[in-house]
Amino acid sequence: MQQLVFATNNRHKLDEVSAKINGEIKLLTLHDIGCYDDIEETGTTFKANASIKSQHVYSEYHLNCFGDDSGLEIDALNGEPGVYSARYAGTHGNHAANIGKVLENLQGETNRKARFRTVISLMWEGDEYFFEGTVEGTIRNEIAGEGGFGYDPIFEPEGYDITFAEMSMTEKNAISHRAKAMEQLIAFLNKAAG
Ligand SMILES: O=P(O)(O)OP(=O)(O)OP(=O)(O)OC[C@H]1O[C@@H](n2cnc3c(O)ncnc32)[C@H](O)[C@@H]1O
Ligand SMILES: [Mg+2]
Repeated sequence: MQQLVFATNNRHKLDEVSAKINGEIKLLTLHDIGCYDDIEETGTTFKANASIKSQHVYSEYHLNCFGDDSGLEIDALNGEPGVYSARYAGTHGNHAANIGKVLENLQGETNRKARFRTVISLMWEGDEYFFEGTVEGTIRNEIAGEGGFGYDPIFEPEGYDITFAEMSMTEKNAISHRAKAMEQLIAFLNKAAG
């Protein structure tokens, strides 16, 4: 079975991706390979930051690996929070504060259009490949739901009347940005591995 490191420190991403991979590939975490580094995301695009994560693991450990950089793009906020999604309100990973800042910035705004975007960088046998996924939706006025992570409680995907946080992981994994990018990665690996 193919082994692949997922260069993330986000437990929720890992759970989503594990469920998606469904035993087809043996997924290793950063901790599995003894990596406790704080990989700094200094890029200004999802692609650059995804690359920083996978390149770090590849250059230090010489293992096949991938990293994902992702975030929420809100049209009325000129694409913010974008690459700064994890630290929009200042502290990295303070999801409640990040949501609070989005709702405040959107107060009175009628254009609620937004999308989640994921870019994956895969380092495979020494070469780099990119995969991308998006999901369109709207930003609610209030939070709803307990599931998921990050901005899920305020994001209602197009064609649904519930938020990502009100969906089961299986439901979110059928339509999400990350799931779409992962489906391409899995198809690539199925071909590459023969
Ligand atoms: O860098 P790693 O270690 O992978 O984990 P992270 O949480 O820092 O992840 P990112 O740098 O890619 O930042 C993405 C942020 O965008 C938001 N985000 C990304 N995907 C999301 C999703 O599926 N649902 C809700 N919010 C999401 C959330 O705030 C994340 O913290
Ligand atoms: Mg990050």
